[in-house]
Amino acid sequence: MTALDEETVGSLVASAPDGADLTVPTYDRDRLTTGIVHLGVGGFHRAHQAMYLDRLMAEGKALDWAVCGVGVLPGDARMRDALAAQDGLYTLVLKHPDGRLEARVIGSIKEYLLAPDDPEAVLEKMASPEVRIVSLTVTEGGYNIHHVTGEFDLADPAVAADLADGAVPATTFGLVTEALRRRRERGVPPFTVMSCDNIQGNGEVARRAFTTFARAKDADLAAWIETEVAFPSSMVDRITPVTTDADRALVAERFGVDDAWPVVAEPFEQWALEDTFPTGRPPFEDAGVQVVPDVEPYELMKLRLLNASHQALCYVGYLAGHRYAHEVAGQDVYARFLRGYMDREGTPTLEPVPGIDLDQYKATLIERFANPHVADTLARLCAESSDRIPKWLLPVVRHHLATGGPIEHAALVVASWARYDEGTDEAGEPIEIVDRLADRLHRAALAQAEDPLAFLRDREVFGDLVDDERFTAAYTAALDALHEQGARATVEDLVARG
Ligand SMILES: NC(=O)c1ccc[n+]([C@@H]2O[C@H](COP(=O)([O-])OP(=O)(O)OC[C@H]3O[C@@H](n4cnc5c(N)ncnc54)[C@H](O)[C@@H]3O)[C@@H](O)[C@H]2O)c1
Ligand SMILES: O=P(O)(O)OC[C@@H](O)[C@@H](O)[C@H](O)[C@H](O)CO
Repeated sequence: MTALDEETVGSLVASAPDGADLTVPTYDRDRLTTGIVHLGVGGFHRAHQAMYLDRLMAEGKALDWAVCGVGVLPGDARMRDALAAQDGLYTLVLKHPDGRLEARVIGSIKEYLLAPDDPEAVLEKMASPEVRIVSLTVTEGGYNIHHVTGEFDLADPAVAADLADGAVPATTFGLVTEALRRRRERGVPPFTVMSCDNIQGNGEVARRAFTTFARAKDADLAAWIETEVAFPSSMVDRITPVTTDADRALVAERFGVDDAWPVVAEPFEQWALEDTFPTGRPPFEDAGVQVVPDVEPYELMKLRLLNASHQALCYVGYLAGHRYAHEVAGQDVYARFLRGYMDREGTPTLEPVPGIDLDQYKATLIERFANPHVADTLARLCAESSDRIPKWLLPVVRHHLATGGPIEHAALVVASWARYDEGTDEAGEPIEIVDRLADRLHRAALAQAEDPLAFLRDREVFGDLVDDERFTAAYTAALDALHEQGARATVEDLVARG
């Protein structure tokens, strides 16, 4: 087994076990210059954007668009250490449905900085003229948008600390805004802010977040950001589970690479990107990115079909004793439930999506979820639900409540979340609720023994949904059924009703 770094990478293919499908960067990484600062280098960025850049670099393109990764949170020290020891290199392993493994060492991340270690270094990197894009995968919650008001939450303690006079920036907003201030002061054109998070209108959401923060800090600067900074929207897609020790062992055994933090993903990839980059961008279209004038139809399709379906399968599956997405999606009854949600409730809220056959897209989704080798955990899909359900599923519900359309599948999804947050599965096993609102959601879920609508009464999460009698009737019926007969039978009944 060979350690992974700049010295060894050239010899990895020769020393890999026979038959290993492994490729490594053959471009000269010393020639790369940093053009992108990426905040939130986790699994997804490394399986997606960094992979597209690596693909371009392998063709001799985008050599001035290498990535400087930035960790904003102290917990990113693990990524700092893993990447530092490997000169930014890591292995991306694609797991095909037939069990085939395809590995590529990715070389596009040239540098990594941890903001809590050295905020000044991060600010100067973002302020440097060679950087023309600051991209983000900081999760849905990372934009600090209040669920109900839809406004940037200036009262958030970390944000309030960054707004104080003389504060050393610590949040995404403080760092990006201060870097933009320095560029403006130095006469350097601003970078483009490219959100790659699963949020509808992610460019607009980012614009709102950064300009609201800037307005509270410095009104002139905010006006400059509003007119000068571009915030393209994007739809990004590749199921990327959390890396496990088994994945590390697999990379060692099957490819002979000792990688501290490889990333595994499904083979499917998609990226639709709005073409608004006043200070330039890599030729992403040459790597298979759909560079389009309007991303919204693609975003809605993905969030309301793929991501909302993830929520549709994760709670019922977990309650029924499953722990992986494929165990659920691979069963006919759950696959029919997902397809029922997609066909009756998700799809009617969508506009036509250029170049996409939705029937084919939905069939492919079920196949992707059912890929057993990807081993995506239900725990990953159940996490931070209070950031996901309101953004992905509730817009579908509200559409149908306003137009008299069907809501039964979505009501069952919300009820299954409420049942999940009671904190035990149907076999009595404890559930660890991972959510920034975990305590309050758990308390509300327990209170539904006396008040079936207790969970839905949280207006910060659900807005006025609790006031809609059609929704509450479907929701309480689903919740009763989940309590009385369990998740699988409840899903079976809904599927049987057609
Ligand atoms: N994993 C996937 O399948 C997938 C697919 C498409 C899109 N995405 C998008 O990428 C995001 C990240 O997914 P991932 O799989 O890389 O997760 P991850 O947990 O591997 O990485 C998340 C990164 O975001 C950072 N982060 C979290 N909250 C933050 C905050 N408040 N401020 C600054 N940084 C913060 C973390 O420190 C970490 O670096 C998702 O939330 C989603 O929007 C993920
Ligand atoms: O990562 P999140 O929080 O946006 O959502 C969980 C999953 O639905 C998501 O990661 C999907 O796997 C992904 O969006 C597929 O492209």
